[in-house]
Amino acid sequence: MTITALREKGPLIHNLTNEVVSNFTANGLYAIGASPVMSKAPEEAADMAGISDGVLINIGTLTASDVEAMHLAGRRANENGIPVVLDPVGVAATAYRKETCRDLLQAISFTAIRGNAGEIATLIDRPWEARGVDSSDDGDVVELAEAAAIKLGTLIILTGKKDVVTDGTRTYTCENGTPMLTKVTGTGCLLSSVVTAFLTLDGDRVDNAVSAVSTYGVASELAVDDAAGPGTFHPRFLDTLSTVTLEAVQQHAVVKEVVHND
Ligand SMILES: Nc1ncnc2c1ncn2[C@@H]1O[C@H](COP(=O)(O)OP(=O)(O)O)[C@@H](O)[C@H]1O
Ligand SMILES: Cc1ncsc1CCOP(=O)(O)O
Ligand SMILES: [Mg+2]
Repeated sequence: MTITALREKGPLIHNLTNEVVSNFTANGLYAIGASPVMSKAPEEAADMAGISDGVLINIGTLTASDVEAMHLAGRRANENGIPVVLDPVGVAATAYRKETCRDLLQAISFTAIRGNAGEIATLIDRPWEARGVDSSDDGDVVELAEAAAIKLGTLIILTGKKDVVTDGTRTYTCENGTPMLTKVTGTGCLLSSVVTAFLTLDGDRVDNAVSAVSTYGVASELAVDDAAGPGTFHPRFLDTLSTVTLEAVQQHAVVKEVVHND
């Protein structure tokens, strides 16, 4: 399904996200046509997930209380059959992040995981160059994403210069976007919430994730054209998320299916 269906549905996304990107994520979800609610209190996590169409779990600035809320919201999402997406921000950086992701992956059936290459590699114990919340783009990202999808049994959206969407069987690459996205904090985190919103739509989840990634990438290309730098790119990107059309996505999307000859 497409940006048009997303705007028609306007799904409510419960975000258990980090303090750096919370406001940007809420505004970005509004811009693209979804509704955000940000909440990390364990006392209401299950109830909030229960009234939502999708749940996003982002480990960017973790506390023990957040982790408790993430388990409660994720379990309720599974019980209610709504999508739940993990963004393993900076998981390579500390043992606490690794243990938290391991526990979340054991307890919750994630619909998808969206992360950069370093984060996806860490989840399957592969070495990859990463620093804090950032990752190198060097290496075979298609092979990495497919290995992660198979090992973790979920949809993987691996992003960077080239984005990869795979369920381990069907794989697509998307080469839209702009390096300016790496100069503004929270663009990966917002994409994870946007992916969650697209996964609430009817239809195939691989196709829906490809729509999310390509719509986001095309919107960023339209925004960067008249941006002087990261400061002006930021509001322009929110604007183009709200104005990008299905026609523009279809015209500019650089999406390819990966065909294996083995
Ligand atoms: N070098 C690049 N060129 C174009 N787009 C990029 C580049 N690096 C990242 N992106 C885009 O930035 C967005 C966030 O991805 P990424 O930077 O991998 O996430 P994170 O911020 O979690 O590390 C995605 O839409 C991705 O396609
Ligand atoms: C800088 C930073 N530190 C902890 S969370 C965070 C935001 C990361 O955002 P993104 O993964 O979208 O770059
Ligand atoms: Mg990130």
